[in-house]
Amino acid sequence: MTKLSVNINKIATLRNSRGGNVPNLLKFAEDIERFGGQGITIHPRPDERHIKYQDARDLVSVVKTEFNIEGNPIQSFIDLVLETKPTQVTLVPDAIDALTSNAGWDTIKHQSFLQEVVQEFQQNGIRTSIFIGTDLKLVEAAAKTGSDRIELYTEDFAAQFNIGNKEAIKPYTTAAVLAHTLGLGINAGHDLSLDNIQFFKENIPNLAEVSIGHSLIVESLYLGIENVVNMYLHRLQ
Ligand SMILES: CC(=O)[C@@H](O)[C@H](O)COP(=O)(O)O
Ligand SMILES: NCC(=O)COP(=O)(O)O
Repeated sequence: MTKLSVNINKIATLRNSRGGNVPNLLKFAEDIERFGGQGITIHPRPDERHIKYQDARDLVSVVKTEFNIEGNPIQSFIDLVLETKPTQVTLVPDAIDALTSNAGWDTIKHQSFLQEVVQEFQQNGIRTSIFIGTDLKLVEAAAKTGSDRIELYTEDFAAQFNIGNKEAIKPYTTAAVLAHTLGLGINAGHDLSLDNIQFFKENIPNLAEVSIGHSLIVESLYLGIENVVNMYLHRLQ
């Protein structure tokens, strides 16, 4: 079964735009789970442009499904994750000022660092996932870090699918087959949407989780959040 983890960064963006607590992030997370969402994902960036570190502390007692915290493992992020102990941590090599996540890890170059970070989180009972592309040598190196899972960075797939190039799925399928062979769990995310999710799911064996935020929230502006969550769940069956 592929779990749907809803990334609520953009709800925090809307909340922060007026400086108050509307929309209420905690209530939104509870409602997502009530509608059938199987996980909540947040990505607290160092500038706290949307998700604040305090949101992570508040959400950990609210989220009853799976709680996934994504981010670049700078010390403040590591400390936050060890403090809150989510279900899963996803390591993302974002530059501090990145507009959004725009690259996966070079798991060869950063092998020893990733091994240390992965081990520290696992010793605290936190499942680990490493955000990477489809380069097979980097998938192999991701397995050598000892990480539980990888998260396939799907922006390239989404962009190519959008212009009708379905061949773009092939590197993701190949990477997923290798990852499974190496004992890695397989997550995926970035720019997945109602348009591309079913085709992606059909072509990625052993897909454990997709984390979706931006498109899902935009689609919900037109179709309603409860309806959209269930549309994703139906397409992920
Ligand atoms: C790693 C990933 O693809 C998502 O966490 C994405 O970075 C969302 O971050 P923003 O909502 O800040 O774009
Ligand atoms: N890991 C991907 C994620 O959490 C959401 O990415 P996006 O759907 O906002 O592009």
